[in-house]
Amino acid sequence: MESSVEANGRIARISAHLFPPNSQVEDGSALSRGDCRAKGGAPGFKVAIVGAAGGIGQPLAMLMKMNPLVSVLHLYDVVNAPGVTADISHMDTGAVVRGFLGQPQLESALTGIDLVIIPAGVPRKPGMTRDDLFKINAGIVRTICEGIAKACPKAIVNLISNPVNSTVPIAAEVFKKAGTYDPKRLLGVTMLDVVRANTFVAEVLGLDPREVDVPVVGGHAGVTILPLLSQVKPPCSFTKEETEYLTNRIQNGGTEVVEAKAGAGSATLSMAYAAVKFADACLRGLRGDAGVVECAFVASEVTELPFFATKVRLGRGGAEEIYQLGPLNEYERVGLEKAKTELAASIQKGVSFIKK
Ligand SMILES: NC(=O)C1=CN([C@@H]2O[C@H](COP(=O)(O)OP(=O)(O)OC[C@H]3O[C@@H](n4cnc5c(N)ncnc54)[C@H](O)[C@@H]3O)[C@@H](O)[C@H]2O)C=CC1
Ligand SMILES: O=C([O-])CC(=O)C(=O)O
Repeated sequence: MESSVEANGRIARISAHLFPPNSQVEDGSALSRGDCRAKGGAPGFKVAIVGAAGGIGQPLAMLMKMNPLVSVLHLYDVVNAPGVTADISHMDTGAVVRGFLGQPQLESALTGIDLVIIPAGVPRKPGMTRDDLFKINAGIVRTICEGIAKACPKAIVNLISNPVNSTVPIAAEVFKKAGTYDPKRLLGVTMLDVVRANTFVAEVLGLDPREVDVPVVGGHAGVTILPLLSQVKPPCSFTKEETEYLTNRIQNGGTEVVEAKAGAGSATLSMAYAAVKFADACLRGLRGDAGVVECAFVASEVTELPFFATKVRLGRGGAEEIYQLGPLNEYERVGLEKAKTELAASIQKGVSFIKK
């Protein structure tokens, strides 16, 4: 049996981890156990979720706590971070969880982080476009990116906050201003479009969605979401009606959820799933795995626009290779022109928000 001295020593050691400088203390006992165990635990990556107490943030935090590639998980929000942190930290998985609340703790939340996932900001209500969120979310993304530039300028950034077509250019401008911009490390998350496309296409083909791979390019709003149905794997063909049905459903998947939730927000659970799928790919890339390829909205020379979503190869430096669009059919070529017109305006709006 342990002596009380040994037990006290261990408790003292636990307490030292209970109150790390500038971090939340409400979840102390849970933090301490995680820290102790992590000392002998497997190495992994340090991940921060910014907006961790939100509709996406909470299930995303839960799923990242289950990811074996994560050794440390920082949960930051301007509200409710202590509660979410205490809750998540009781999960008996390897990652150590620490919570951070409010602007004064943003830099501590980001220090030493390898991958920052940002689902912070307001979601849509029925009748709104993603662009209607610009007014509030542009400023939120600017503040968070200023924190990243100071505290973890080399981190990979997965930006979820809408409108992604504008928030990614905002982030790029903030990083340029700070002198820390590395285009390969800034990735707008369009994975939910791919997840939806795989699901809806599998339904039409009568396949398991896990067997289906649909590239979705362009951006992340309405007509800028361009599924390349001519490039679906396994190879298949669609009638004109099927192509129109699938393209519309994929482009309006977000609105379908917004309307079904009837004022209670937008996609959160499927988004958390998609975000984790994408973050896991980024972490495998960081680890040096070969052949990690996913779609993302990145700085690009694939079209004349400065940002565009295509398949990218993820590696130690982020999006290390950006793939060309490949052969498009006539329907997709028309869709591409529409997508580019809207995207150009959204990108410009984001750039001017910082450059004004
Ligand atoms: N890229 C994509 O495919 C998708 C993007 N989204 C977007 O993700 C964002 C979040 O959506 P939900 O989680 O449903 O919203 P939510 O309102 O449930 O959660 C947002 C969280 O962000 C926090 N927050 C606000 N200002 C912050 C700041 N300055 N720093 C840190 N945290 C801050 C809030 O306190 C809240 O906890 C929205 O902009 C939404 O449109 C949603 C679904 C898919
Ligand atoms: O539709 C929204 O507002 C949220 C979103 O981006 C999506 O679900 O794709």
